[in-house]
Amino acid sequence: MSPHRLISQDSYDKVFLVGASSHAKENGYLIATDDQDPQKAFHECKHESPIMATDDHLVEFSEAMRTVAKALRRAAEAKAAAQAEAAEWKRRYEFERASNLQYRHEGLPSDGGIPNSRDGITVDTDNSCDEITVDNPSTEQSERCCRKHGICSHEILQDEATDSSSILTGRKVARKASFRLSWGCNGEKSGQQKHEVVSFERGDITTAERSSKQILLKWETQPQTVLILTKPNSNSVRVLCAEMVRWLKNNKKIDIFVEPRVKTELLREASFFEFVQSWEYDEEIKHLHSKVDLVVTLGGDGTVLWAASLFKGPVPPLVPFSLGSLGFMTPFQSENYRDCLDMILKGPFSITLRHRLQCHVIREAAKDELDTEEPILVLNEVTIDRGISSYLTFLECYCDSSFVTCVQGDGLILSTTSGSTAYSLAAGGSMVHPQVPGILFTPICPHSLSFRPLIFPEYVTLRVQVPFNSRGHAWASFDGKGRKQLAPGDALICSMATWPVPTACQVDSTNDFLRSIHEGLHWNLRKTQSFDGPRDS
Ligand SMILES: NC(=O)c1ccc[n+]([C@@H]2O[C@H](COP(=O)([O-])OP(=O)(O)OC[C@H]3O[C@@H](n4cnc5c(N)ncnc54)[C@H](O)[C@@H]3O)[C@@H](O)[C@H]2O)c1
Ligand SMILES: Nc1ncnc2c1ncn2[C@@H]1O[C@H](COP(=O)(O)OP(=O)(O)OP(=O)(O)O)[C@@H](O)[C@H]1O
Repeated sequence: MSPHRLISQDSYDKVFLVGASSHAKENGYLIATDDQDPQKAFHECKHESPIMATDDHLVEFSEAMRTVAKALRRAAEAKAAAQAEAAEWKRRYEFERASNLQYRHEGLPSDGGIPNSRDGITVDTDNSCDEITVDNPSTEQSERCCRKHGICSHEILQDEATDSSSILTGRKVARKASFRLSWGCNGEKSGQQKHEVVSFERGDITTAERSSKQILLKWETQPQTVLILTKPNSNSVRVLCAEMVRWLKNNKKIDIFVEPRVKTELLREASFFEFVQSWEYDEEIKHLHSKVDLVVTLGGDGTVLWAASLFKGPVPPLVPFSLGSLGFMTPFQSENYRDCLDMILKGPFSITLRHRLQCHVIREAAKDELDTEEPILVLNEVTIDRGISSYLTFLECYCDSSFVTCVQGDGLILSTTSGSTAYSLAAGGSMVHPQVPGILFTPICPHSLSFRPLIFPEYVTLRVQVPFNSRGHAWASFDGKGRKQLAPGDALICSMATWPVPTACQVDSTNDFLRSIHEGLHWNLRKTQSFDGPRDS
């Protein structure tokens, strides 16, 4: 049957639905076939004897429309679920392929997960451990397998038939039922591929390892190349950059990379800077991670975000100097740059592995699974908001295959824990230590009395869909940049990225975080209550 259009029009404040021999009729409604002009068809019909419609027709019509809308929504959901699954499998495949390649070329990194800086730092997004203890004969095999599957195995304690202390004391102890807790590998359903991650002894559950510890970076070979990234249009930054380049070359024999704009600025200043390297085409940025040992940023948090955005894969360790106003992620003071760089170049130093989110926009109009846009990595957050539209955003949200909620308000923020102190904080989200692996789900001005922000574990895939019955379009922006319009039917899929941003700490992850929230945000600042006054006797 050829496609057709429904005709309806208010006439003298009444709706007339016309039965006409020259027009196809379906469910009592007049249908204009595609080869007819609907306007013309309507006028033709108007001149035929009209039959006054009853309210029943309207009810029937709206029910039919509702059924159609429901069916469309179901189809879109099924499609988006399939796309989400495909994206997730693609991500896992790429991760596994990258790790396999790494083993083949270099063997296992000797420091328990931190390969040398030339390859950047990869983190096991499911559960990263910096030490592994496996007391069983297949240690090597198990370790390799765990790394391959992104899950670390832990010491598995034998379930002993008799309690050694009871043998000593001669007491008889009732034997508790034994059990084993395990995590699946890459969604494997069969028990064969499962790894024990929680040890048990006499029925008491204990975790031998927790996912994140303070990580130290220790150079095994001397760093030789530094990339300096600077905030544009700042005189103080320009002056410091020139001074730092000179110092690094003369005192540390370091090779320097800068952005083309900065190279031009340096050359304008003196021909001494001829040795500084840069790039001509954006394509070359893809290979930067394999050329530089360290990235130095001179600016504020925006410059750290900018630096992270240049690396779509592995990121070399980043040393952020503060030349902005807030500097939440920039713990190093520019006045002390010599001492700081001395300390960093010598090592070891603490790093914070700042997790990133990988975002995929999936268009309703995409022809197939492969027809997706390039993924975008964010260090702070991806925001889906109403942009210039004056309507409420209407967003359907799913976590893996479970429905989470519909957001009706100004929008939604999916944030990393590093981003928890940025836009998400302003929208009422909790502040989370950057080393906690999780995804924050924070609504922006929800028009509901009971919408509290959520924090999801790091292994989930979130999907935010603009439903077909949304009144307006939505807009996605990535770390506050690069807006993309999302039409009804489009979806954004978001999961934890494989490549974190390793940032050098002044002291350590926790100390730096607490100092930032105290000094940067004046967290919980209150005058201390005086001692004199009523008190418990
Ligand atoms: N209402 C808001 O608070 C709001 C609105 C839009 C964007 N933002 C944030 O701005 C970020 C982009 O930063 P920009 O510098 O390019 O834009 P910008 O110049 O507009 O600066 C935004 C402010 O956010 C601060 N900031 C950025 N990342 C932070 C973090 N992780 N923790 C604490 N503070 C942080 C910056 O220091 C700066 O003061 C976005 O990722 C978003 O988080 C916040
Ligand atoms: N190398 C760069 N090239 C292009 N844009 C950059 C670069 N570095 C920073 N930016 C952009 O410049 C803007 C301001 O940078 P940044 O936030 O570092 O400085 P600031 O605003 O002075 O600091 P603060 O955010 O602490 O007040 C940001 O939006 C950032 O994305």
